[in-house]
Amino acid sequence: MAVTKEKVLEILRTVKDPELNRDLVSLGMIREVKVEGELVKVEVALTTGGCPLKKQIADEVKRAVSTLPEVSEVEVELSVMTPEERARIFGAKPKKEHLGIRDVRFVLAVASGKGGVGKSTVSVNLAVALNLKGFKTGIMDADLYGPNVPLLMGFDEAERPEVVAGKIQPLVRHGVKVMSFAFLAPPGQPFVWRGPLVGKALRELAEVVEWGPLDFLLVDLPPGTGDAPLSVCQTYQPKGVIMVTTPQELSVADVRRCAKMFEDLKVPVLGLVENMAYLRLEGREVSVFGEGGGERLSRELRVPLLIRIPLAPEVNRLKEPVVLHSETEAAKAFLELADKVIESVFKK
Ligand SMILES: Nc1ncnc2c1ncn2[C@@H]1O[C@H](COP(=O)(O)OP(=O)(O)OP(=O)(O)O)[C@@H](O)[C@H]1O
Repeated sequence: MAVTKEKVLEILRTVKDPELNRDLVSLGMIREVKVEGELVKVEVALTTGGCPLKKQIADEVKRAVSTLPEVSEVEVELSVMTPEERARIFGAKPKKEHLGIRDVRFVLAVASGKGGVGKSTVSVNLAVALNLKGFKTGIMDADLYGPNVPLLMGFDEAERPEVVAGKIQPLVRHGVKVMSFAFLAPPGQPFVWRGPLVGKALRELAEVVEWGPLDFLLVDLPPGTGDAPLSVCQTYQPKGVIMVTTPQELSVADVRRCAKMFEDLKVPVLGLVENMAYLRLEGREVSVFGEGGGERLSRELRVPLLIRIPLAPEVNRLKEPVVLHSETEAAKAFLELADKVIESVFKK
């Protein structure tokens, strides 16, 4: 006798999404189960096309269904949830007027496929550059797992924002308003976030931080394609995203995956920033991490390569954003990046 759909669903209730820590059936991720004799076909809808855990989820589904004695073969098809399906898990999109960003003209996200490529460095220097060009700018450090923005902006570890009438007032440095998860944690002790709490924390913070009128709010996203960047995008609904990469092939592959996630979320990629693109030695550009990754990716994704930022010791050494030192090559590059971002936002 063939297995029943109900039995398949029952066994799938034992398979959990590793990040959300809930079973696939109650999450609504099992879109379809088809039984054809001893063959069972399962369609699993992922929260995002770029889900880094998709192989693990597919393998788990296969393994669980194969344990049923009536089943000899299992086929798993992966698809992607619609925005409505995702909203059922993560909650409906909040309305902008209920959030502290109601008076922000343009929210832009800064993203990277993986950690350590200089995403936060690009965020802070771009934010300061936009301010230097006369635009009121803020930066939301939404990288819950490695909130580095306060350090890069030169804040002391113990500095904390004020709360006025129940609303958090972002701190100001170099003319830029700054809020970070690091301001909420006890000094030196990062929070440990578990999947389901991430979306909730991000949403609550977006409600209680009062940004006031701003031209630009840059949101420094957590790296990668997990549920955290997804939740941030749903909460802040950015007008566009700037993607940071380094020239290595690996990092380029990660960006490709990440770009796919933004495509699914309907957030346009404004362009790429190739960071650590070259080292200037005796007037020559020396490629340290390979060559042309940014250009290749720009052609492939059909998005502009906005700027190439040099690998420069002063980016790391200074206790404040390098863009404040206008004589440096890196500062000139960040100022040019600001021009490109302004142009691309006002053109749209
Ligand atoms: N162009 C550059 N030249 C020299 N050092 C750089 C450059 N860009 C970034 N760095 C250094 O690389 C390190 C990582 O940068 P950053 O924290 O901005 O990366 P990230 O992608 O935001 O990392 P994470 O995802 O872990 O938060 C920092 O020490 C930073 O100073």
